[in-house]
Amino acid sequence: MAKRQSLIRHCSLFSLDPVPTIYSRLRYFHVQQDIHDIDNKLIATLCNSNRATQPNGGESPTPPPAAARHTLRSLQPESQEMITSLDLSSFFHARAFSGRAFPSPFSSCTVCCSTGNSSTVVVPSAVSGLESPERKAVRLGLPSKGRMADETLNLLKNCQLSVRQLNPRQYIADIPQLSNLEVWFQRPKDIVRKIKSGDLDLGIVGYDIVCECGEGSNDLIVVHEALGFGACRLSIAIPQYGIFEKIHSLYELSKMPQWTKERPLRVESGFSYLGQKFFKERGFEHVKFQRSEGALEAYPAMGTTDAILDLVSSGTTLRENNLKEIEGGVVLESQAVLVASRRSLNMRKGALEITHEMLERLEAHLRAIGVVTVVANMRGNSAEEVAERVLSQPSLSGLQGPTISPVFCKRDGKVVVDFFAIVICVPQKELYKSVQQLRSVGGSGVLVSDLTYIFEEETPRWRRLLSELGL
Ligand SMILES: Nc1ncnc2c1ncn2[C@@H]1O[C@H](COP(=O)(O)OP(=O)(O)OP(=O)(O)O)[C@@H](O)[C@H]1O
Ligand SMILES: O=P(O)(O)OC[C@H]1O[C@H](OP(=O)(O)OP(=O)(O)O)[C@H](O)[C@@H]1O
Repeated sequence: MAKRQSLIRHCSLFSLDPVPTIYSRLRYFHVQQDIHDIDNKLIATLCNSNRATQPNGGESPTPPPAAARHTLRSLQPESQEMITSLDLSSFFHARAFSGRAFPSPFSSCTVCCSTGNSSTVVVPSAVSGLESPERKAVRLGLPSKGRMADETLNLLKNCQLSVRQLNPRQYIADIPQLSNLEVWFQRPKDIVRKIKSGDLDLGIVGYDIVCECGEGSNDLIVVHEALGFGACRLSIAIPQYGIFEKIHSLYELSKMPQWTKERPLRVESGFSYLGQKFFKERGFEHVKFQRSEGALEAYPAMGTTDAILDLVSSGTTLRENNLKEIEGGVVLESQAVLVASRRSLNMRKGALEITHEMLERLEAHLRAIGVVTVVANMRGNSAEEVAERVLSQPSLSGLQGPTISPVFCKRDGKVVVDFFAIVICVPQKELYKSVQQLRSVGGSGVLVSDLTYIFEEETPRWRRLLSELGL
């Protein structure tokens, strides 16, 4: 028991959850970082369960993946059963006292334990040295909390890809529309790290995080670069006062005599990879990065830094803290993107198909935002003659051109065509202008409705993706 407590304490150092008590019936931890500093021997000792068996070993076989997942979902409160992994298809149990050393470091790991007499550590098969069946499900990482979380879920919902989360405290969910897809809620930085390490295949995060945590990795492919939310820029800011009062550009900042080898420009940032690269590429000589994660705007006034490199959207936080951006100081423009692992798209069954469907739906939805359908009637002798009139107006050409159909009515017992119905899509911003132009060429009875999707023949991004994958 003491040892198990100790494991839990150990794991909780890395877990997203608060430290659980030993009395909790079940807690699972998604270990966020490498756990190579956990005492391997301790873990091995804790795997003291006659139920935790190597898959190829003899006695008491580990429950198969499907059963294990089922067990997790339908866990009885009084259950003393050992609970296995969240997704066993790519993991194996390490057997107690198997004599096998746990290789280290390993990039990620899921730990499950219960209050029964057993605890189990599940390690990625790739590092356990045991044979593993391929992970079957494709995994999509979504922000677990923070400013991107709600908008990500809303966007997916608007694409008819609603995420179904059975329990808000669970980090796993699914999208019923996309079979064979698991959704994992993670912090944005971890999403990118896990795509790189192969624990996730796809993710929705800010482009800033892709660039910072991706560190130029060739495995990361931005599949959709403009999901339409989370817009911000990564920008250098300096005080408005003191020695910086007359400094308005990066060039001027670099030429300030104050910065020397002994006393470099100190830049506080959570984006040290991008920041250092940026300053280096611009030949900035004496600069030193100091790493901080939040409330950076306070640091210059505290005197602990000269400049900051942080995300800016409205600019209010900078202004309120007497800081200013400078010309040439924007390191990156960012918004939410769909990112994927090149390896997964090439190798993992279903990953490319799921990506295609997501991309189609995202593009169709995003294309339809701000566009409305306008339907009007117009008197005329033929569809061609009406088309001539409609196309004479610059705002009435629609996506490809107007759809014009005859409106049949009965006069003196005969079916005649005096009117034609015109259907065009116009940007919402240009709606009023379009209605005026329609009227000027004889349009009447104008109906306007919102558009949900615009599907084109083939999405340009899909073609680009295939070519990037060499397909
Ligand atoms: N003004 C802004 N400030 C910070 N992030 C912004 C801003 N506007 C948009 N974003 C986007 O939101 C993301 C940050 O979201 P959030 O603050 O939830 O991240 P986080 O990783 O949870 O932060 P942390 O872990 O540091 O608390 C950024 O990576 C960026 O893409
Ligand atoms: O230009 P603005 O609209 O003012 O936004 C910029 C601020 O927003 C972010 O902070 P956040 O609110 O995420 O808190 P944090 O400092 O803890 O990251 C960012 O780090 C800036 O401080």
